[in-house]
Amino acid sequence: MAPQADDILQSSLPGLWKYPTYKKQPVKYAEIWMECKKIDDNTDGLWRVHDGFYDFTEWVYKHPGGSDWLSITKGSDITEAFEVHHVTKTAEYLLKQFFVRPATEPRNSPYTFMDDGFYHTLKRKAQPILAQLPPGPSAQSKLCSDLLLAAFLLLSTVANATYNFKLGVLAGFILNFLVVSAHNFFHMKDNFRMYYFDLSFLTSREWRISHALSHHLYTNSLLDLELTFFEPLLQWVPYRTKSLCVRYGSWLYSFALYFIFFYISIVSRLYLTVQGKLKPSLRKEDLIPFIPLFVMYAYSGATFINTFIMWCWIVLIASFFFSLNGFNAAHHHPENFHDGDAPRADCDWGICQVDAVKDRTEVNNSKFLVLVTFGDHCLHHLFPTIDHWHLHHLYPVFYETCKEFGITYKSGTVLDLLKGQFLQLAKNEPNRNPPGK
Ligand code: HEM
Repeated sequence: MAPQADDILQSSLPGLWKYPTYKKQPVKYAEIWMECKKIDDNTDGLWRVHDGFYDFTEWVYKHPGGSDWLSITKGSDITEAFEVHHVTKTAEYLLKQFFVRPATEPRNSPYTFMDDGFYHTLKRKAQPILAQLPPGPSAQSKLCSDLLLAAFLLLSTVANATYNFKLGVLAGFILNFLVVSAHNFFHMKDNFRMYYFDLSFLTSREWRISHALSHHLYTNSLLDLELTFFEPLLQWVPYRTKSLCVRYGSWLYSFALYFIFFYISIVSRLYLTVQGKLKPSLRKEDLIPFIPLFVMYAYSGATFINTFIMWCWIVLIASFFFSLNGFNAAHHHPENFHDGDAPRADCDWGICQVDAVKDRTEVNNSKFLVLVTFGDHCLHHLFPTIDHWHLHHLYPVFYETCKEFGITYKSGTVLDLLKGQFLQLAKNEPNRNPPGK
């Protein structure tokens, strides 16, 4: 059924029956999203998977994917995270030994994972293909990321030594590629390349929450922090209450936001640290963004003030390209499902991912571009722990499964996605027909 005018307070996805508590917070950030999800999930300090409560307290540090995933999510429903981060059955076999008791309340989630549903069928078909591939990050992705790091440090130092702002633009552009490629690594088990991401002022730890656990698992629903983080300035949800200024003014001020996105991250982290809202308040990784500043100053012979200005310039440029690419990569297009739109009857998690993505054809033709521009985005959502360099192997079984379930996989040009993102910002009328109808 098409959503009504009070949709601002209610998800159009029937399974998301509690209005997310984080949406009522004055300042939205990764940690508060997680804390509020724990309140909504009501798991009594345990972990919930499907309809059971589990206790992994003694096992957190033995988790093969690293301890962060389980320590961050303690006290919440991890069904989506559990289903999506493990392609083989090993995790499922292990689960039984941690069982505590059955849950009594239904899950506060829109999604299902039926054994004969789209996602489990696709995973079964993907298993033999993935078993043939080397596990973990590919040698090619590792090499590309390392070379990008070297190129970025070299270019920014030369830009500083010559005080050449055009070279600074190039260094910023490379930093943007480096940061996107690092995103490949923070979806996997702990590894040092995930910290390349932190060179941007964004942090891999925060993004494991806001991106891997929120955006990836609840894409374009009210539980997707990336969908609502910029509200009220950027509103991709088709609220009927959107003002004209937000609908069309955002076409202009979006670009200003792209430039300052990285700065917003560091300023908000500083603010939250001063307010005592981040625990622990400071980490070793917080020093990572300052490494380029140090290298540029130590090796260019420039004054500290000039180095600082050049560093800020490079970060500004990187922020612009990263945001331009990220916000226009795949999710925001009137053809994609956004919370508020009429939902499908079959809320299989995998189908809902396909509904919330439109891929860009140009970037999907190059493995390097896939790595540095969020390419093969639909497959990346369906298999986030699989290295970007390997994703293309899964297209044959993906197409086959889409055909079997009558699901349309959408793709368009880079320009189509760019236009679509701005049209979605202006959209204040939810789609009345469910996806595929
Ligand atoms: C918040 C929930 C969880 C998340 C986000 C998560 C994430 C991950 C990640 C990222 C990996 C590494 C995958 C790779 O790099 O290829 C991994 C591996 C693994 N995890 Fe988890 N995990 C979660 C919960 C669990 C639980 C509850 C169990 C078992 C009871 C488990 C068992 C395993 C096993 C056995 C592996 C090795 C790879 C495999 O056999 O699939 N995980 N996990």
